[in-house]
Amino acid sequence: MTRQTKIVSAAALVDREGRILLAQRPPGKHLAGTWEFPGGKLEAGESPEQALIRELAEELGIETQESCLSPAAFASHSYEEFDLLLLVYACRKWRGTPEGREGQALRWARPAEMFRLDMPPADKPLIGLLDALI
Ligand SMILES: Nc1nc2c([nH]c(=O)n2[C@H]2C[C@H](O)[C@@H](COP(=O)(O)OP(=O)(O)OP(=O)(O)O)O2)c(=O)[nH]1
Repeated sequence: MTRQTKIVSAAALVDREGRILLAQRPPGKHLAGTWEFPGGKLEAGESPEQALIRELAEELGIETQESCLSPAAFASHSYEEFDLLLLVYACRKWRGTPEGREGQALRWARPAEMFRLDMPPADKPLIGLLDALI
């Protein structure tokens, strides 16, 4: 069977203090308990930006738009079950206050703190790049 590549867009939401929002993956899901950048898989026919705007509304209840998403970094990682291509956009402008609409815990973290957090293996190489973003 050919391996599946999942394309996932995710946001580094940056606040005025230069912290980035992380969401904790819920129990029972792949990589449960790890702290990730909010986002999710592209659905059929969606661009990465459209998928991210939809996911941010569903998961966090915030509104943003394409002009507020800057391509920032990508990560490529082979998990046991699939290959992941993670597209990370920086976003500094949104409407609303992020809340865990799907019961997920949220926290704001500086890149230096992220080295100590349990993040998905795909995200580890991104942490060092984030300093340049904020
Ligand atoms: N949103 C997000 N996903 C990440 C990150 N790092 C990382 O390895 N992933 C993985 C976890 C998941 O396997 C996949 C994201 O898929 P998803 O959020 O749409 O789907 P899911 O597994 O939570 O749930 P499901 O809809 O498949 O049930 O990407 C990250 O920083 N942010």
